[in-house]
Amino acid sequence: MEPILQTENLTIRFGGHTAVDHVNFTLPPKEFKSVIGPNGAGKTTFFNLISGELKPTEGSVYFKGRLIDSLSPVERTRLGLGRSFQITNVFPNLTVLENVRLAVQSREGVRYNPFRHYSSYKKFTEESMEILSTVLLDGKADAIASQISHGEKRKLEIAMLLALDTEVLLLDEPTAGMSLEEVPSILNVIRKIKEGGDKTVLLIEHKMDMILDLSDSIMVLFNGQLLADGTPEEIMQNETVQNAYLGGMPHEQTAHA
Ligand SMILES: Nc1ncnc2c1ncn2[C@@H]1O[C@H](COP(=O)(O)OP(=O)(O)OP(=O)(O)O)[C@@H](O)[C@H]1O
Repeated sequence: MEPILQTENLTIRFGGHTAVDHVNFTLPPKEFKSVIGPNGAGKTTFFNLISGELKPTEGSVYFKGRLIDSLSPVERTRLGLGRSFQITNVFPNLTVLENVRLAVQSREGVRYNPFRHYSSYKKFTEESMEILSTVLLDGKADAIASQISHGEKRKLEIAMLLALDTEVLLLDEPTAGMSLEEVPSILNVIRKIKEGGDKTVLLIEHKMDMILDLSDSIMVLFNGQLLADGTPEEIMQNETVQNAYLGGMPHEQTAHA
């Protein structure tokens, strides 16, 4: 099966420091892959290269076999490769539902027209409510976007990605900054997306229990290099990974070094 996402010798140097170092990776469609590695291993930089926020010093990114190195983050999102925090078009003064509906409409190329009959927007509203239900935010449909909690904002960002029909979701530490009470809910959202079966997900997380619960495969970055890539079982048993990284902290249930 042709990979939906692929990198070839992907490399970036900041001055003398190589943050991502010749990473060759492939992601089959509909796979759920997590990216782990100690602080500073290059995980977020790797995401920035895939999403187009950063340009590689060397190497390339392919989406569905197409070289996308010259595309901007917005162009990549439009193709179906989206990163959650990249969605900056959340209007703080509109409701949660209105935000998602605008994303659905923009995907369909329909601008708001006050003379259009209400019923023509009905299907957009229905689809938006379905998406809000997937991200467990249907109860907040009428809340003003700026007034929802941090955890709910992360869900709204995921909702916007779904509204844009994103095929590959890049989720960079979705639980970061969340209160303990909020974590199970976002975990449920991500699990629902996985169970939906039609999305490909690349997830950076430090919570090892969450990674083991969700992932079809795990890639390990260490000093910018791809140390290992395999099933959760293979990664947990991989001696190089254990020595380099996991070995020191078996009891803390965290992917932090
Ligand atoms: N714009 C930049 N300029 C210079 N150095 C950078 C830049 N961005 C990242 N780095 C460096 O690249 C390395 C990798 O950073 P990165 O944030 O990708 O790691 P990470 O694995 O995501 O870490 P964490 O788990 O702490 O989020 C670090 O040493 C970091 O200081």
